[in-house]
Amino acid sequence: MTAAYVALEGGHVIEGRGRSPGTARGELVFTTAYTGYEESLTDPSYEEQVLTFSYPLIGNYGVREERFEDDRVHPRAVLAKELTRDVAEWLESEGVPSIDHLDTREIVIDIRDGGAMKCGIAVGDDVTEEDALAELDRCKTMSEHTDIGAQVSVEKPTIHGADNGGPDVALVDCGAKGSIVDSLLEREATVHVLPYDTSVEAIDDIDPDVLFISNGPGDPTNYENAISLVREFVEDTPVAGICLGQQIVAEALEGTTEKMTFGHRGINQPVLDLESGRVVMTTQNHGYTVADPGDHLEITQVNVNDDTPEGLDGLEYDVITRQYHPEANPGPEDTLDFFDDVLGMTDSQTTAAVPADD
Ligand SMILES: NC(=O)CC[C@H](N)C(=O)O
Repeated sequence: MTAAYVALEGGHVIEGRGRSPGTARGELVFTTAYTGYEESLTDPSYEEQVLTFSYPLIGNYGVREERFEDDRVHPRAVLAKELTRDVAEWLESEGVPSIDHLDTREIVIDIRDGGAMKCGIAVGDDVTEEDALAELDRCKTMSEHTDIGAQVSVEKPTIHGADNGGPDVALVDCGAKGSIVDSLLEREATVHVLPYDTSVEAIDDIDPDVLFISNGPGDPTNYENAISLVREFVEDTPVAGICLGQQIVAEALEGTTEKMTFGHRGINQPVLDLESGRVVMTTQNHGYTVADPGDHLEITQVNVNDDTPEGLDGLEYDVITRQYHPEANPGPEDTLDFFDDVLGMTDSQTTAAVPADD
């Protein structure tokens, strides 16, 4: 059996069964999602993290490229109770170490008690506990990855749906999930996917109907360029954001963000809409949250479990954001109408809304 070690912050080392070899380090987090492992493993927001699945069997419906959110696996390593051979072989082909036969209940309790923490991973025929501890030693916090956007963003602008004839959306790609682009294209928008460090002039040239800030990994305060783009355009252009995008919008408009203890990662996070009183089930993957929306944004939706802000609206500007993932890949499809609301902010909106249960 291939040796496999997880070294947790503080120095405690856990042993499991190696399923794909390699050494790695990252912030140790867990997701409670019981489906959607293909989408989660290709979600750029997991960059520099080690993902623990709390659901005990991962891989039982195979690995299908059409479910991928990006062209590579983003977590640095994967931990589970049981991984199928399909998933283990996929991770091996991607060079991502994985370990199973772990007591993931114990790992989840450690993370809930201690918070998301650094960890080191070593998997291979000749690895030792010391190799995992050496990785732990070199592990940075998420905030210390100050230019993480460069690891996940497009390098050059790309245009999707140029012939759609609908509104032009400038999507600042801080690690965008593919299904965010798809959700906009389904509504006949033209989507300009732009590098995370794109310039004001490049956006001026597009003259977009909406400026959209994507999801993405790491600490929102490290995305200085995206923060300044929101400040630059918000007076004249509607602004939308998902997850990291909500946090960046808050930072731009005199709000603040903070790190949560262990975050929200799963597909059954209940969210209350304050105006309608309706509760929806949502897909989530975040470790930071808006602490204070400031004086230019109001909280429109909150998490039923802990009251954290899940939706923001601009008070004097056209702004709507969500902390969860309304594109619902994976996940319950209660929230797809967010994209209708985003395109509804544009003057040039010409397309009919797509029903949420399509
Ligand atoms: N999915 C995301 O966009 C994550 C946002 C941010 N990196 C966080 O962890 O809170």
